Amino acid sequence: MKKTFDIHVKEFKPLISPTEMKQVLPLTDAAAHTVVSGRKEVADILTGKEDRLLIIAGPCSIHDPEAALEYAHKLMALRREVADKINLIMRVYFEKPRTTVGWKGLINDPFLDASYNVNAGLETARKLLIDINDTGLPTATEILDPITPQYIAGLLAWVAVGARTTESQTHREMASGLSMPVGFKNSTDGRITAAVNAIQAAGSPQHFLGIDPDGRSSVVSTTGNPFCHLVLRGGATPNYDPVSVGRARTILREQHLPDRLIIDCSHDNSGQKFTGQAFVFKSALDQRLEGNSGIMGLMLESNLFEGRQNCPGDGCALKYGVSITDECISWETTEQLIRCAYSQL
Ligand SMILES: O=C[C@H](O)[C@H](O)COP(=O)(O)O
Ligand SMILES: C=C(OP(=O)(O)O)C(=O)O
Repeated sequence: MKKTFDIHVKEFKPLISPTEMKQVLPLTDAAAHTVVSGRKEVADILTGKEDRLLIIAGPCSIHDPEAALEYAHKLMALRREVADKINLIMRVYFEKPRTTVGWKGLINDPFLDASYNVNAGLETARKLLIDINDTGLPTATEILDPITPQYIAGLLAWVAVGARTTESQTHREMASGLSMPVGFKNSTDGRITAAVNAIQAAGSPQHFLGIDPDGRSSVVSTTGNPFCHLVLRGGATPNYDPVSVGRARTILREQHLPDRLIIDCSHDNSGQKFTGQAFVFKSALDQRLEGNSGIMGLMLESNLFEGRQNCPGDGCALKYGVSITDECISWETTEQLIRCAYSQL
């Protein structure tokens, strides 16, 4: 009989189960405390119970845990200093959505050599998240693969669904079961309709296919996530200006959804240039200072050093602390921007 399935599948490799991974890398008491208080702080900002500014700063993607931890220590020290006015949490992104093809992040290809050792990628990601949370610094990431949450979601205070997946039913279903606030990005063309629909879908109970903690295929039933919100990341044109922000908030209110949102200072708001992020940050901050409390948070793509480099280099060794995906601002600029915001808030 002719083979009718898996025609284009080359190989299946078993994954360690989430439960097994948690036995090897258990959640610590200190990390659990950071996660629970981090989530509550973000939820309180979203619901208006507290008025601190949320800032999510960190690399576009993690490829070197050592550099990520060095960044985390710097951010944690700053978090302590600005804590009375700013809730600072770290972008720790392990999964990259690609416009066409490219390196898809540390979980997918942790050794940056097309060996796709996903078991090692998940383990490295979980270990790094434990280490960062142990310092007291809450973490944020984009979840791209709906299998990933069972391995790392217990260590995250905030999650993004990206511009390329906000319209996906699978991602909305996944978000409906996540334990932390979830930000839906507007679509890459700039439209916010898919994100607004996503907030409604993810806020509702869902029944879908996923895995359980033992890694078994399961029907997952959720209660709906009450803490979903919008992230403006620009599109065909930027959307951090007062008119775009006002329009987005009106649409959210008309749909009886939370009208507090986050402005991503990078991506199509910065013209994908690291040099553009400071301008967006200052403009969004000015709006907030002028009374627009609907801008509850800002996101910065930031690394130890500015710019980006090709992955995995053009025959040269990678430079330490420099992004291998989108351009990032340097730590120095990040610190200046956050201190400047602190002095004005
Ligand atoms: O933030 C990261 C990138 O903008 C996103 O992953 C898309 O990248 P690409 O267009 O280079 O594939
Ligand atoms: C991929 C990202 O963003 P977006 O979905 O807005 O392109 C990101 O923040 O890394």
